[in-house]
Amino acid sequence: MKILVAETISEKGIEVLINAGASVDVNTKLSREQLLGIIGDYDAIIVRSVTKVNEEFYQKATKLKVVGRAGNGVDNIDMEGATKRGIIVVNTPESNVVSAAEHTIGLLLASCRNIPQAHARLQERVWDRSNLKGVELLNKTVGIVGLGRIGSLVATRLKAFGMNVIAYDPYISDARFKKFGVEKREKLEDLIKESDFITVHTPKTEETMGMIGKDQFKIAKKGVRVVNCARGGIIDEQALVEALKEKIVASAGIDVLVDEPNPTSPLLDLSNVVVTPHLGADTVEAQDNVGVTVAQEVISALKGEMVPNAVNLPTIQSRDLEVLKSYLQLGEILGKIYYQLEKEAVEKVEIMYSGEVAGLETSMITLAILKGLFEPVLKERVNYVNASLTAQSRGVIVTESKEAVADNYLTLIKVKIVSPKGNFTISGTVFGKGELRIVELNGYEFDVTPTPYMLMVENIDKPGVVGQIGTLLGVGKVNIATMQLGRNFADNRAMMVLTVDSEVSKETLQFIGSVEGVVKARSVKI
Ligand SMILES: NC(=O)c1ccc[n+]([C@@H]2O[C@H](COP(=O)([O-])OP(=O)(O)OC[C@H]3O[C@@H](n4cnc5c(N)ncnc54)[C@H](O)[C@@H]3O)[C@@H](O)[C@H]2O)c1
Ligand SMILES: O=C(O)CC[C@@H](O)C(=O)O
Repeated sequence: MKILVAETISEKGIEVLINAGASVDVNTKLSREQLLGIIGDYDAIIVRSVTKVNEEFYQKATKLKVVGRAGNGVDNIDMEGATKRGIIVVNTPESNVVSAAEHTIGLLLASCRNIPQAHARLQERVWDRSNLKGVELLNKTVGIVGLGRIGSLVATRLKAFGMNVIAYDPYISDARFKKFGVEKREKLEDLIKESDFITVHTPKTEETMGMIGKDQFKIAKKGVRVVNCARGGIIDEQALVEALKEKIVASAGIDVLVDEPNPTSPLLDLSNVVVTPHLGADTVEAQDNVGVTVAQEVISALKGEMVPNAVNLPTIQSRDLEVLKSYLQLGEILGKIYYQLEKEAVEKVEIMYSGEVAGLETSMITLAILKGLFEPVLKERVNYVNASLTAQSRGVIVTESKEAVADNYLTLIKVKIVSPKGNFTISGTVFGKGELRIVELNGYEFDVTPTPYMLMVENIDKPGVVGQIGTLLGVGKVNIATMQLGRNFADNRAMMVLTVDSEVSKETLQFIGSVEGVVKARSVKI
């Protein structure tokens, strides 16, 4: 595991990587050319908000499996490019929210009380209190745009200052507004008109970029004060400069700029602006949290384990992860068997979840089944991230259905694979604490614990076949661990599933295939 740490993360985070046995290069001073020159050697990269992980980058990053974003916003990462290459992107959305919320309050107070300006004056040995008069927060109205993780923390803190808190966020429930005691505004326009202070906490999207601009400043209260500790440009920089010059906006606290990290913004020339160089997450606590979390996630992702904060995978609540683990293993195994038994192209995959599993977040299990299905033919080019895209690009239709109760089992996954030749079915269940079983294969019933090496033989149901297969495996020096027979009396066919201690060689398989009565013999690797 070779990991490049391209932007500063905490020592604790680096320790996690090293203790996991990774070979770690910390190089935070690379030029773009240098980065592109060496990235081809690495399995994973850890970045913050400066490194642009884009098409140009991916083309050079031929070995890359994981991008770790030490922080929250992933606007510097081309997600589509990562997904189509099967690169997993992980971030740490919870780790720095308190620091970002506290920095917001800091910027708000610093800008409305002119603290940095006063500090600078006094450091020049000038005791002059003129033009430094600020305003109080008590009884003022603050408008929060985006009542997510950070917006809601800011709301709670500003309520403690005795502010009247209103918010605009069309994408969250009324219950969330109630929970934080915040008054909802249906229209951004209304929030703008009523606010003495405005602070933005949305992600950077096409919709949010410039959402507060010229038109909004036209209807804002004269002397409104603004804060942007989210992403540069959500409050349009040029419009803000004009509004600050015209004193429509009395002050601005800004942590984020459009052209980061270049100090080119026209906001930097104005005396009624307080700026910091994207310091929202720069606290000891946030950086320890972020560093350790991103390091653990990158290691888990490289090991092929589930990561709760994988940005380009379905979200899993961490409490569900333990239960899901067994189903993910089972799903992958069920998927893996088809192409090892059949050579027919898949047209459709129908997945039926019944019983306990139907109540879980099954989208991840579906990905596991697809990953398993394509792995024997695509090898490591398919993973959880691109499994769904792989199915789509191969024209495979995937459907999921759920039933609350499973026949004969507490929980059951049935996979039906439709090919031009017909249908193939396989079912599995999980017993107790993660014991996996294959319980059905093409209509034959079993109770097989899957093992790394298996042999599946379909034969005419007549005396002598089983004995001959046992003998041939013995000759081939393959030890049989378990053997089960499923029978289909109507067709006079039987299916044998053997778990064996080592791989069955091609030669032994050929001998078994030529035994009279054997229809098909296949070695299966899990
Ligand atoms: N300055 C820093 O160092 C720093 C640190 C952490 C996060 N951030 C940034 O802060 C921002 C908020 O982070 P978060 O963790 O609270 O995100 P979040 O996803 O928890 O919340 C964002 C909220 O914005 C809302 N939203 C989306 N589009 C909207 C729109 N058009 N109008 C109104 N609301 C909209 C969403 O519904 C959501 O509730 C992000 O941009 C993040 O990158 C900055
Ligand atoms: O510290 C950083 O580089 C960015 C922090 C913050 O903007 C985030 O998105 O998590």
